[in-house]
Amino acid sequence: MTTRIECVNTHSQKILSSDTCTASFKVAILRFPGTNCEMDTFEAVSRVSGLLPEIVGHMAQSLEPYDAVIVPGGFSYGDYLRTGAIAARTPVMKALRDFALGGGAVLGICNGFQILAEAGLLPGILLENSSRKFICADTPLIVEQTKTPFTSLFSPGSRLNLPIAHQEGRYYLNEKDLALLEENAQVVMRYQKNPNGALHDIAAISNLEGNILGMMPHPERRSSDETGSTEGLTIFTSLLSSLLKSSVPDGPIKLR
Ligand SMILES: NC(=O)CC[C@H](N)C(=O)O
Repeated sequence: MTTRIECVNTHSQKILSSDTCTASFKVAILRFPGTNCEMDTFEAVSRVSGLLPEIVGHMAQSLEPYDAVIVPGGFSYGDYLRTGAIAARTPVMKALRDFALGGGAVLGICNGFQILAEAGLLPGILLENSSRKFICADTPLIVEQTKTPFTSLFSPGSRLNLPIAHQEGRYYLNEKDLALLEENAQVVMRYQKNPNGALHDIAAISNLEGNILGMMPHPERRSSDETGSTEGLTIFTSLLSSLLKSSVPDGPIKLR
């Protein structure tokens, strides 16, 4: 069965003609013990018709049925040991590795970013904020890279405000690899005003291929008018647009 998709961006402009939108894509939202942003993420994804969110537990053995995977925020395993470290060693992460290395679109939000870094799917690590305090605040950002499936509908250099809510968000990478990260244009978003001491004001990065994105700010918390703005929704409409483009034979984007 095909689903007719109304595909709009945050300014209610049509992204793609609905005539070409004849697919629907399954998005896995991973849940670990201690995850707490999965339902907000589910709600945000379900606002984009054409994306079908599903919660997937940490014991899942395969992510084959899905077109994209989101690792949401929270306090997986109580942030014990190092935040994200225990979740990174659960069965579903083996499946996520296969999915990601096969070119699948993967987004880690906040604790999700910490988990992806701990799993070695993204370079670097998130350390405790320089203030040593939990920071919950709206944060102005600049989107630098639009090559990822989650930022494809932004214009490079566009500005947006998204909330952060973390104790361990200070991005760190050794000097040599940080230079490479910059050279390879893997910095996807920077803070306009650094809230946590992250190196080079880094708020979001991708892997070299661009299919895996980790971001500390929470787009799902700005995805409906009730949450104050819909600025974050472009992350999810970008995903739909990229999946549609990748489903066209010989199209411009190749996901898996
Ligand atoms: N919002 C979240 O995902 C919390 C992130 C994390 N566990 C921290 O406090 O650093």
